[in-house]
Amino acid sequence: MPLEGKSLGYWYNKGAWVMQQTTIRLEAGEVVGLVGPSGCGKSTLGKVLAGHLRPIEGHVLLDGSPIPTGVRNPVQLVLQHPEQAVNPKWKLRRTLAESGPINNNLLSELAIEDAWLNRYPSELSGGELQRICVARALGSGTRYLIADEMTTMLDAITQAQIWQSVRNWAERNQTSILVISHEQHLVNRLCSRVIEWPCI
Ligand SMILES: Nc1ncnc2c1ncn2[C@@H]1O[C@H](COP(=O)(O)OP(=O)(O)OP(=O)(O)O)[C@@H](O)[C@H]1O
Repeated sequence: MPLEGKSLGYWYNKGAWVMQQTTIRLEAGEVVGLVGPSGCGKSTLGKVLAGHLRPIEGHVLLDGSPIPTGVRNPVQLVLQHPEQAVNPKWKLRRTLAESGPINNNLLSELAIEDAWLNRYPSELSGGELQRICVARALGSGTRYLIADEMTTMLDAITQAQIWQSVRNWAERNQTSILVISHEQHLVNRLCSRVIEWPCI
């Protein structure tokens, strides 16, 4: 079930093209790195692939077909700042339930404590909150995880723990990962293939 971006083009507010004629293909189960200079469109590509932005040109295809709408997107995006990705007024059980029934195996893999789910986002640490966001992204039906600087704001130990859990889960569930990161050593360690993103 490959994920393909075909001849993608995107600009913001009818400004200069951030990307044009961009093609990318990720295979099922692959862990691929995406590295390149700052401000050149890596996050934009991640958002287009995950359906957060609609491409101005081109298509995103999953297994040769447009990404299904009206159901949970099999392509999920996790960004750098978890506090911006959750509703501050919801307890985390509700946030997690956005991706379907709570999967205790997944919570256990990510070392998420049940008590955290009864708290509000402001009552967790950044690392704890990011684990919740990762668990939500890896919920039922996810085939591709776009991890955009997903652990950049965390200390090295937490970063390593989260990536170990995510790799384990992804391997067991045939989930592919696109790792967007400035941290070359992280990308080299995690990924079987690395795409060098050019500036246009
Ligand atoms: N919401 C937005 N509105 C207008 N321009 C934007 C918006 N988001 C990003 N841009 C611009 O699009 C270009 C690409 O940004 P993007 O965040 O995709 O790059 P990036 O390669 O991920 O950068 P970094 O490595 O610094 O995170 C930049 O010039 C940025 O200023």
